[in-house]
Amino acid sequence: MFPEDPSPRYIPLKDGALEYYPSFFTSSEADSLRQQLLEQVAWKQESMTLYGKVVPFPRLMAWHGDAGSAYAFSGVTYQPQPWIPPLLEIKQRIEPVAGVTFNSVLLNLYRDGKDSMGWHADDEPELGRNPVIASVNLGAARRFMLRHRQDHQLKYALELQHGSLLIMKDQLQHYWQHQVPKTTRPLPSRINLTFRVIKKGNADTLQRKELI
Ligand SMILES: O=C(O)CCC(=O)C(=O)O
Ligand SMILES: [Fe+2]
Repeated sequence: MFPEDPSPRYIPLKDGALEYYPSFFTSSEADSLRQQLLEQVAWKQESMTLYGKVVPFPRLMAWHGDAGSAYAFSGVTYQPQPWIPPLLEIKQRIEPVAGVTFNSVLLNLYRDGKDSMGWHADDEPELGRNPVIASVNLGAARRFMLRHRQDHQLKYALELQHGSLLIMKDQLQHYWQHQVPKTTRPLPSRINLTFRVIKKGNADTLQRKELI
């Protein structure tokens, strides 16, 4: 638990680093951004085919970004939705801290504690080597867990709270995986935004791995 401590926490890990800003947005800013995103984003439940069965993802999703940063997902190419004011507001606030200009954002809405995301790394080639990914959290605090790919005993977990910013960088995506596990605690919804830079060039699409 991180009570009202707005100061950033630099978390060095073996082969990677995290930077955590527990109260990057004030709680009233975070409340307002959360409400605007709940209302203005066209949240969708996508599905994937797993062993011949259509399995819905246990969360709702959306993709916004610069025109041209399309991404392919479960065999379908999605054009990003255009930027909307609450996303631009967040993007402008986080870019000076992240030190990069993002061209897209993946949005996930965890409706309650049963919604989740399984172990994965954001290591698609279109994100380039050692990508900087900025993760903004609005709503229920959820446990974000990391494990080293070569040694699953090497773990780290933190509770991402309302209004927080987590920056993942250096070699983190190469050496570590992360997940948001289900919880039986009755929780309100949570929005997570991961701002990314999709490299243009050979491929204009982000091939997002199918992950439950
Ligand atoms: O919801 C989170 O905190 C993580 C989301 C995530 O890992 C992703 O979108 O790749
Ligand atoms: Fe991720």
